[in-house]
Amino acid sequence: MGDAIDYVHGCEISLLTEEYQYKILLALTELLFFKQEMELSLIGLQNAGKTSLVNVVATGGYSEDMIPTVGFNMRKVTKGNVTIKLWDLGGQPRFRSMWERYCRAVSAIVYVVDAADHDNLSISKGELHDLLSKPALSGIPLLVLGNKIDKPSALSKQALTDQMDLKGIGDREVCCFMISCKNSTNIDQVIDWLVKHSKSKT
Ligand SMILES: Nc1nc2c(ncn2[C@@H]2O[C@H](COP(=O)(O)OP(=O)(O)OP(=O)(O)O)[C@@H](O)[C@H]2O)c(=O)[nH]1
Ligand SMILES: [Mg+2]
Repeated sequence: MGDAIDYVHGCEISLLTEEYQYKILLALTELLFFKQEMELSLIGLQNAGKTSLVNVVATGGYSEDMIPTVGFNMRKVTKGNVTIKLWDLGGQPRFRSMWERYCRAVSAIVYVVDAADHDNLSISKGELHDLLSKPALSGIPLLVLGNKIDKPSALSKQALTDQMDLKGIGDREVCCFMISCKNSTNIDQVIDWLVKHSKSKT
């Protein structure tokens, strides 16, 4: 009787051990080689193209017919081994006070500018520098995207860098790309940059 119980227990233990061994191996492999996670916030004035960028990165889809974001949207996108949690924030004045809160825990801040909207560039610059002055956000890498370069009136990268005073930002890594969500121009560069910065802040 005693032998039979030992046998059953022995059998259970060895089965569990194998299952756990497999699970532990899988978890370690994922930890070492796969499944990095990052969280980032998309900021910028209304109509800059933040939600369009999320759509292009997530599905490749683009539409002229966009509804302004009310508050924020959260989307998860997987690129290779990296899962990106995107906070897509509303850019209208009434939503700007919540930008800081959604930037605190992120690996990177992505600031989208309509490079063809000359009238609003100084407001965009003011909002960017105001956001970056918050002590809680110091050191978080910044990616500035000049969007809508399919429009003939879009600024060059140099002009955008100057007008947004990007050289004046000294307390963090700053990168700038010129993109078009409409034509999917330079979207691969954006994804590469994001994946390279996917190490969690915490
Ligand atoms: N020509 C052109 N239009 C674009 C491009 N990207 C976005 N748009 C248009 O710009 C408008 C606003 O795009 P959204 O993505 O809704 O802008 P948003 O920054 O999310 O705006 P809010 O949610 O109000 O903050 C839409 O009509 C888009 O079709 C682009 O690369 N080129
Ligand atoms: Mg939006």
